[in-house]
Amino acid sequence: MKPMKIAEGIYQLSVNVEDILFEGLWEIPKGVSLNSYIIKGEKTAIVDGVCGWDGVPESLYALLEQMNITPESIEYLIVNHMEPDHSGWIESFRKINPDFKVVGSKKAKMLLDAFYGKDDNFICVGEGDTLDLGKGHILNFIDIPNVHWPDTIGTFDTLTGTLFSCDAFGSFGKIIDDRIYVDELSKEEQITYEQETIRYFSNVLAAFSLQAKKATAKCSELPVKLVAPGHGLIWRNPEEVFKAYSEYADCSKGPAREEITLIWGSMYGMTRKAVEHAVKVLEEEDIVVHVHEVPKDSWGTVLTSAWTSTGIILAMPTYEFKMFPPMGAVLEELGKKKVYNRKAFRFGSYGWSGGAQKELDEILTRLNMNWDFIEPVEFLGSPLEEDLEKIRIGVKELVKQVKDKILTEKHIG
Ligand SMILES: Cc1cc2nc3c(=O)[nH]c(=O)nc-3n(C[C@H](O)[C@H](O)[C@H](O)COP(=O)(O)O)c2cc1C
Repeated sequence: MKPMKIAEGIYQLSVNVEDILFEGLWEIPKGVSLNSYIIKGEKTAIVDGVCGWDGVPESLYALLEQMNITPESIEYLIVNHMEPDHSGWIESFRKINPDFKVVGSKKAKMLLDAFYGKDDNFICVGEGDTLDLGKGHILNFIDIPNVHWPDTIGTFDTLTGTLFSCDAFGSFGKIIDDRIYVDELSKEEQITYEQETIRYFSNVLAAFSLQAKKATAKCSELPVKLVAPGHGLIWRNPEEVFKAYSEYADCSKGPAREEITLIWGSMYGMTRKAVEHAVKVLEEEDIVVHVHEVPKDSWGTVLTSAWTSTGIILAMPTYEFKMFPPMGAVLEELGKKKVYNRKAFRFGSYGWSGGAQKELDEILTRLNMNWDFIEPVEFLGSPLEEDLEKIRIGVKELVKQVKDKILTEKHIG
């Protein structure tokens, strides 16, 4: 990547990261970009730094060099939040330039001291505060807490209408061929990119949907021309990303889209037979379907599909009086990420006593998931014709319920 001018006096410096688990947890098959931004007034500021590992700070210094900016000449580092994927390079940067001032929220100061040692070169900002860099670049700060850390602020350059939004309005997916704007992607690429944005939202921000919704409403009221997030591409049509983020936030409480996610696991193929049957029934229906096998498909991938699905099918056998363990693990994660109010259907095989239902009920209740289930279908060993027929009826009923829910709650409600 090379430095890219995005507005008068504003440059994006991006470093792609691949082959890591984001937050040490989420797979990112299409990588992720860590975006920093330089604002050049009479004084120079850098917004949203980078992580401290894998040579990433060095890549950032190389980009600065290409711009003929020495790290020593940077006066302010604006940390919209202190998560180490943006702040990890502070230690390295301090060694080169001991004098720069960190600009962030009160909570960011606490985290700065805790992560990298006590640092008094700090300017505390919050809602309504401004920082004048000269040449017209007056920065306004807005509080958007918990999108996604509690210390999060947004930085708005009043001269150019650029909103530096940090994790808000971000996405997974690395930057390819220096194309840094969403509208530079082909239609097909935009569809793939939206999936990456949903993956990012559901994996990283889902638990903070309420706060993301509030932040989106707040940012929509600013005269924003460019949305420049800490990850992913820049939006030259801010209303598009505001609309998208508002929809993703709403998916938490449902209804989401006219989609069904079928999550299944099977040890010896008995439940698998019923799954294959259910998939055939779904294929006859006019509805988008995502099918994921656990534990082969990661939590993050399942969550991405479940996030936008109004209907969920769970298919798994009983294992030691409980659910097949990877199903239990995935469900816990869906609950913690607040995948609420879904229409659902479950079926699966057992050998002697069953028991999957008990654990399923316990998880749903404990995590307040409020999923509305059709009568489950459990079968001893291999599914019989009559079991398959019950599954066919259950799947069709779920499709109907999903469509009805969207019609009544989304379009009319
Ligand atoms: C390790 C293990 C534990 C099991 N525990 C139970 C159990 O507690 N209750 C039960 O009814 N069946 C139990 N079973 C039997 C399975 O549920 C049964 O074989 C089922 O048909 C497996 O379906 P699958 O081929 O889709 O994995 C267990 C099987 C295994 C391998």
